Amino acid sequence: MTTENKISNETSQNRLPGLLGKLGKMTSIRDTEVLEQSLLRTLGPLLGVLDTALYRTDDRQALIRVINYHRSKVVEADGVSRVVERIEEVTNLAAVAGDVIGLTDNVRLLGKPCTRLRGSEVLIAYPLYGDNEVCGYFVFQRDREVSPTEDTMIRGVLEVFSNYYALLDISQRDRLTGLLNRQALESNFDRLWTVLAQPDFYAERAAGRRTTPGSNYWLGVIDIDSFKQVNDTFGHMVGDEILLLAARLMSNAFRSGDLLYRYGGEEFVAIVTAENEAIARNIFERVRLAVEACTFPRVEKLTISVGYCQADPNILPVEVLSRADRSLYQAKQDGRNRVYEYQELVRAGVFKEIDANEVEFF
Ligand SMILES: Nc1nc2c(ncn2[C@@H]2O[C@H](COP(=O)(O)OP(=O)(O)OP(=O)(O)O)[C@@H](O)[C@H]2O)c(=O)[nH]1
Repeated sequence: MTTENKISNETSQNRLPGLLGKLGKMTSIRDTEVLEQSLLRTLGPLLGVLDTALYRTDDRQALIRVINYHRSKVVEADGVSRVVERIEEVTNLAAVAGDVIGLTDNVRLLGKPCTRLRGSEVLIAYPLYGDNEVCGYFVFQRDREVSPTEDTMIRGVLEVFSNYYALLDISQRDRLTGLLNRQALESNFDRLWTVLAQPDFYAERAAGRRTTPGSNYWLGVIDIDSFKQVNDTFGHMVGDEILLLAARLMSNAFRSGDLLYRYGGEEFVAIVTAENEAIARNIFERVRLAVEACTFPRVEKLTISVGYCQADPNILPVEVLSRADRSLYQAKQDGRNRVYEYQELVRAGVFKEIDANEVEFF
């Protein structure tokens, strides 16, 4: 054995107990988002880097979000130093660096880790797999390439992560449509609201000005119209097929970064980003029109109604849902196949603004 191999073997053996402990911690986590953060927390220190990032793609392999993890050492007034960490999730992808896009494209095409020079350092990206397809990238920057030992370690950790992520993901997915389920929405509300409340650093940098936290997010409740009739006329199995087709259609009509959940039965919840009310309306109208324009098997014509409102981080999620749901109810009352926005209905005097104490669960 060469001296170099011996040293790197010893180093990897020294790292083994720490690595196993971290993997143990990682797999005790029950939430897919926290698991992603934990992956970065595990690999960053093992590779001796302060910044790591996870790039996530959708099933069309388009980038949907980035999780950046940063560690720094802060020296307190009493001289004691401690490590501080910062995790930020970015959904506005306009500001993702061009060299990262180019590098991750290479990783996807070649199906293996790739590197690229960035100044005097090396930018390194590893593929993340889900269902045998690339579903994201682990990216970091360092002053040197990875050693064979480090390479084995990274691949091993990423494999454990992907397998465990897939298991967790199954429990957050609706079995019929494959969309995120109600449990996923409810368990993600806290995290989602924290993200909404943070100023979007990347959006601000791109816009060159401060943006209002949460002002870009809208929540819509979508319900298929007169679905009982579909079941009553064609049977439950046809009903299931129609639900699946409608879900696919809607999912394709939203943009890749938008979130669509099957909330229950023939009811869906979408969380979308849009700079203002007019853009949000366009998105929901586009989804409504996509369903209206489709000819479904047997049933032929189908429509949806939508109620939506701003996902204001200062308002409890349950109240935001309630506002969208009341708007949806009004759309149904007024004849279905329409999109209503909450504030618009308040302005029109259709109903008064919900008092926080009047919130109803639905
Ligand atoms: N096939 C099928 N039907 C479902 C599923 N979940 C809910 N449904 C049916 O969806 C129908 C919903 O009916 P209603 O709540 O009366 O509403 P609707 O007929 O859509 O009428 P509006 O909402 O007022 O337009 C019921 O018949 C449910 O049985 C499912 O997973 N598969």
